Amino acid sequence: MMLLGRLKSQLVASTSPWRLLARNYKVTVVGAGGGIGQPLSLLIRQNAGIRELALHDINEMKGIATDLSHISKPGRVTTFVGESQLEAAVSGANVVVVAAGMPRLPGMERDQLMAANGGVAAKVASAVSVACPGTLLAFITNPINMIVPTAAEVLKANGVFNPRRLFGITTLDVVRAKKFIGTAMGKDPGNVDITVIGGHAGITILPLLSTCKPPYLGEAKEIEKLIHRIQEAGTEVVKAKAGNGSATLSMAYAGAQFVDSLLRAIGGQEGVVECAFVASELTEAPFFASSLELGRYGIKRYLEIPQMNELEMEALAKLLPILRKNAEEGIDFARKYLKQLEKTVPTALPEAQ
Ligand SMILES: NC(=O)C1=CN([C@@H]2O[C@H](COP(=O)(O)OP(=O)(O)OC[C@H]3O[C@@H](n4cnc5c(N)ncnc54)[C@H](O)[C@@H]3O)[C@@H](O)[C@H]2O)C=CC1
Ligand SMILES: O=C([O-])CC(=O)C(=O)O
Repeated sequence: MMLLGRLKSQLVASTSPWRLLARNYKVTVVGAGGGIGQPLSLLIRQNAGIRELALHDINEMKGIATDLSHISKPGRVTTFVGESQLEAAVSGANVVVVAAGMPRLPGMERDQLMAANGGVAAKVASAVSVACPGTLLAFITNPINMIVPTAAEVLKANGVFNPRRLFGITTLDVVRAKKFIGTAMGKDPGNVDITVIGGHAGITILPLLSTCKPPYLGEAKEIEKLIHRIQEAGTEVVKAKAGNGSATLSMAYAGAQFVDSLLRAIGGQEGVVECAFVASELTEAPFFASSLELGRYGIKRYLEIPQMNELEMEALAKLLPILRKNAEEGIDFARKYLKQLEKTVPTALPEAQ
């Protein structure tokens, strides 16, 4: 009887539409040789539906690719090195996830990474525009609040921007919120349901504790402490690593969860919901993190912001001007980048001698 039951459930699982569709994806990781890139690629490799895991970095990736290719999972691992191979790396990808760029050092704010990382975002967006404009493009690279507007502007300039296909990954804020709140309640963090809205830096990270399920019943002081810890958790890791970068392993865990959700949704699974930082009309900020239902073609539905308490409404009012300014800075960066590109690319071929 038990054997029959197991066979039956295996048959149902193997013939469900999601299982039939979810078998043939290409996922590209840009920055795959880095602190996040390596464990993220390892976790993504666990997904049996991937036909090709493409690893891109400015550094040689052969050793990492050979290592990952020995894992007993279907699909192949390919490598691409340098800017000249970026288009080939993303070509045909269903999902491109970007973990390329500098991490913070102690004492730095995320915004200070824009000078180093803005160009990386612009280059990836340019390559995607040419080689795979229909892909789902998800950035881990900081500062998320500016990087996503930069990428959006480059995609727009190339005439291929689709707001439903561009994401800044804020899953780590949700992962941390679940862990810290779960611990405070003495519950399994996996069973805590919490929405985190806003952006991905300091007070722009707004965990809506009043909407937490199961309800968090701590006192106001405890709530304040928890919110502060979630907002400053990145800095907590930067300090603990003392000059050796920022969160890598927890980010890889969060990034792999987000990529898995994207793949499940494009494979036809219904009801896949993640928080992410996207172009949005929910508030006055043009880019905003909120809960999104994912579907076959990216964002299927923008979930309403849940009913907030007074404290959360005040916090939202404070963070919106910051997000608006960050968006302007990101867009401005992209415009300057594109202008510079115009100057360096000859508009007409030199006349034949
Ligand atoms: N969204 C989030 O929640 C989080 C974001 N981050 C951000 O993720 C980024 C990466 O962090 P780590 O992996 O710790 O840094 P890392 O320095 O260890 O790795 C970065 C990798 O990117 C590569 N790279 C640099 N420029 C590139 C380019 N133009 N094309 C391809 N590859 C390039 C480097 O060679 C390196 O392998 C940082 O900007 C960091 O702030 C980190 C944690 C959480
Ligand atoms: O704090 C940082 O620089 C990295 C990051 O975004 C995070 O850990 O949330």
